[in-house]
Amino acid sequence: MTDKPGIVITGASGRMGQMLIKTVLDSDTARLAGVVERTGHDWVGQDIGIAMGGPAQGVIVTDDALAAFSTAQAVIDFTAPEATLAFSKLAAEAGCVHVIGTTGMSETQIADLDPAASQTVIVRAGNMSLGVNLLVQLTRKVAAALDEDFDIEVIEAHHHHKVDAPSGTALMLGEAAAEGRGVSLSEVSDRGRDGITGARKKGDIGFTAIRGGDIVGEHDVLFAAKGERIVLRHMATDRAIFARGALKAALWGQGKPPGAYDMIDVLGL
Ligand SMILES: NC(=O)c1ccc[n+]([C@@H]2O[C@H](COP(=O)([O-])OP(=O)(O)OC[C@H]3O[C@@H](n4cnc5c(N)ncnc54)[C@H](O)[C@@H]3O)[C@@H](O)[C@H]2O)c1
Ligand SMILES: O=C(O)C1=N[C@H](C(=O)O)CCC1
Repeated sequence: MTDKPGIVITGASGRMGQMLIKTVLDSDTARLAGVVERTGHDWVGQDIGIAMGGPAQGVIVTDDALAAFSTAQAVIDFTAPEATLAFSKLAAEAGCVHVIGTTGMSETQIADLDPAASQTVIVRAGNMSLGVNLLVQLTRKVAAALDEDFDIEVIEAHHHHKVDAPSGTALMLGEAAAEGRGVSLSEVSDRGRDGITGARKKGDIGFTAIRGGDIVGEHDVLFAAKGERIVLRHMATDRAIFARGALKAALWGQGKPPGAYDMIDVLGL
């Protein structure tokens, strides 16, 4: 028996799922309590170590999320919006901290997490890395210091498998820029330029999404004015940064009052 918090990883076979499993297995402060995949996936029923091409770990991939969550203290979930919503109810029922890295959730889906957040700790962020969360704070400060003579554009690049755009990180950066300016992002967001769009509207915050190859994640926040430009940039080269942040959040959430938190809370930025 051990008193290290038990962590369940959902989406076990995914790019982030596998990185999270490695991170927890390598950790001195947490133990892998379970791994979940969707029903019908050929990893279900296999030992996770073998499924990942290494030695057995004594943890069998299951599609029974509630049974897995009931043995654990935290769930780390980088899957898909509908799955994350279902997991939020089960994590609350099992009394687990729910760390959500899933992006592409609609405003309605985010609001639908509220009942679970009234019962347990939810830490949700479109990017769990220290660097990006620091960039969020810097973006807010720079936007607050500059006026609308500086056009703000968020440019992001990701691998060709990514299904959502703008990225969760780009939206975090856009929100921070809007907050710094004292405006609502939904009122100034310009997401889809194509054809005769007309000139750029002063005060808009623009988004551009690049998709290609195996790019892990790159984000620029551009402040462009007449005669000068400022670029704030984060470049991720290793998914381990997201997994380390998520594990930190799972441990940070132990014993905290129920509620909706983000990585700024976890990192104390
Ligand atoms: N917040 C962050 O720091 C951060 C970092 C990287 C990726 N992400 C986000 O994490 C999510 C996953 O990214 P990925 O690259 O690992 O994707 P992926 O497609 O490689 O993996 C998704 C996994 O979720 C599983 N899944 C889907 N529905 C499920 C269900 N109902 N039950 C159990 N498992 C289910 C899939 O089978 C798959 O294994 C995306 O939304 C991505 O944007 C967030
Ligand atoms: O690979 C992904 O997908 C990523 N998603 C997050 C986002 O949408 O910002 C974080 C970076 C990687």
